[in-house]
Amino acid sequence: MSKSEIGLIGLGTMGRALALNIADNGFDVAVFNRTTSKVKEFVDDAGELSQRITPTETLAELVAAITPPRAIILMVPAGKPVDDQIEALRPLLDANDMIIDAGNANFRDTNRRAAETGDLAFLGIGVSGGEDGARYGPSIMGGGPKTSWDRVSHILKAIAADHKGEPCATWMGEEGAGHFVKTVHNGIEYADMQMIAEVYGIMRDGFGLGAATISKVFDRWNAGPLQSYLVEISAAVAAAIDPETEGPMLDAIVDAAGQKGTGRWTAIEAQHLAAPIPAIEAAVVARNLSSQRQIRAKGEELFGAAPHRIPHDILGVDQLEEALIAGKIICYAQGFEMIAKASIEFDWSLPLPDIAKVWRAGCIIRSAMLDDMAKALSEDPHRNLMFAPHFAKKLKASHIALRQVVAQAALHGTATPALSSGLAYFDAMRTARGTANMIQGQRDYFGRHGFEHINGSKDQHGPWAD
Ligand SMILES: NC(=O)C1=CN([C@@H]2O[C@H](COP(=O)(O)OP(=O)(O)OC[C@H]3O[C@@H](n4cnc5c(N)ncnc54)[C@H](OP(=O)(O)O)[C@@H]3O)[C@@H](O)[C@H]2O)C=CC1
Ligand SMILES: O=C(CO)[C@H](O)[C@H](O)COP(=O)(O)O
Repeated sequence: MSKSEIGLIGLGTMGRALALNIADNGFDVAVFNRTTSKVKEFVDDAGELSQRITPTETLAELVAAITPPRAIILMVPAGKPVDDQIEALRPLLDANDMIIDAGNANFRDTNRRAAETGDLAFLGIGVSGGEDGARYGPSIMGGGPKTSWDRVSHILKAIAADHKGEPCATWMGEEGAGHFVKTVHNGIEYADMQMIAEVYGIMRDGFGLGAATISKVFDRWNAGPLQSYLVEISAAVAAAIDPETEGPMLDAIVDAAGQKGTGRWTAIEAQHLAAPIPAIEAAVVARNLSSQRQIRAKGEELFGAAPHRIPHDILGVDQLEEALIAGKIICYAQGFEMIAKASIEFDWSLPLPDIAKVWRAGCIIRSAMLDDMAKALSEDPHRNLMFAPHFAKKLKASHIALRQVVAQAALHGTATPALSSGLAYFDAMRTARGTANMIQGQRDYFGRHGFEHINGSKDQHGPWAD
């Protein structure tokens, strides 16, 4: 029996779909799963593609089934499972064999693993697109030695999404660069999702619209400038009916958001980098807060429910659309600014225009706006996206609606943390003289930290020393 070109460990949601995608693109793949009974089930369900899939029951069998120098994809949860798998594989592999961690990983773990793998090659690749993306074409953000990427890029490009003939699989840089970019992708994903949830909240509580009507609004928006996977699926989620209650599925889902860590990693890393990404951070905080259900219920009892309902003549659905356009530009601008900072800090030369391009298809944050973002970043990768003429024009038109939405939500007691933070970021970024002079004055007053005088002299002190 001929050997497989690649191996894959972890036949969960993503691993199964990725293995089928690999086989579907004409590559033979050997697979292994910790719960070995799932391997047989998987191959039994693979239909014609099973001819290209070699099931294995031990890691030694898996390794023996792959043509050397081997490449093995790990699709297991982040953290210890990845370290454990590498540890278990290492004695079975030969020098120059390659391990590819294709799950979400903290890029600092990827840096460490790359340094620890010795004579094995190690790639950390971010894969986005959920189950469908993994099956029919994800967006792939690669990191690690370019020579290692080049060894497997023909497979990764073949299985990736395609945007007008360009595969969405790009090498981002050395070490954990691919996982870093995927992490920021997820940070943007959190903010984008949170902003959609916030306008959903205004439609539901502020306007009193039902899920079916809200679904139609999202559908309409998806045909315009907001066209994106997340708006599209929000329409589908709002349209679905719960078989048990026979009411909208959305109304039967508990309002506590899960999270597996990538948003938190983005927020933590942004603080290390001093990268201002308040809308993304607000989205992470909103998920944390959403899980405090009992405390929120007590709060409502104590303070009373907010009035929520916003009269139609004050705010309408069209302003929500405009506000979401502004919010989306702002949260992407924050994500790209963070990536630009990391590129300098970690000496990675991250290809910002190519990052926008690799997100145009296959991934969760794919959206019509990304083509223009790629163009704007190609013109000047160092300029904040909000300042690119195309987006500056859009923001000049849409920030008024964002302001009205945030103001009316605040007046009627509906929390809009990501939209509000996005607006505050926009306002701060268009204010030549801010208020940090007061902070500097305070710091100098209590700690003689010094400040810069407007006349240009540095390390000055105020007349308060005595
Ligand atoms: N779901 C998604 O939309 C996306 C997920 N990802 C990332 O892909 C990776 C896999 O996610 P997903 O497929 O959703 O996860 P699942 O929970 O569906 O599958 C996890 C897989 O990992 C295996 N596994 C779990 N723990 C261990 C362990 N300690 N040692 C060895 N194998 C283990 C499981 O084996 P067993 O059957 O024995 O339990 C299973 O095959 C994660 O890093 C995730 O963050 C990335 C993009 C999108
Ligand atoms: O990477 C993904 C999408 O791009 C995964 O679906 C990830 O699990 C999403 O993050 P979280 O579970 O924290 O919402």
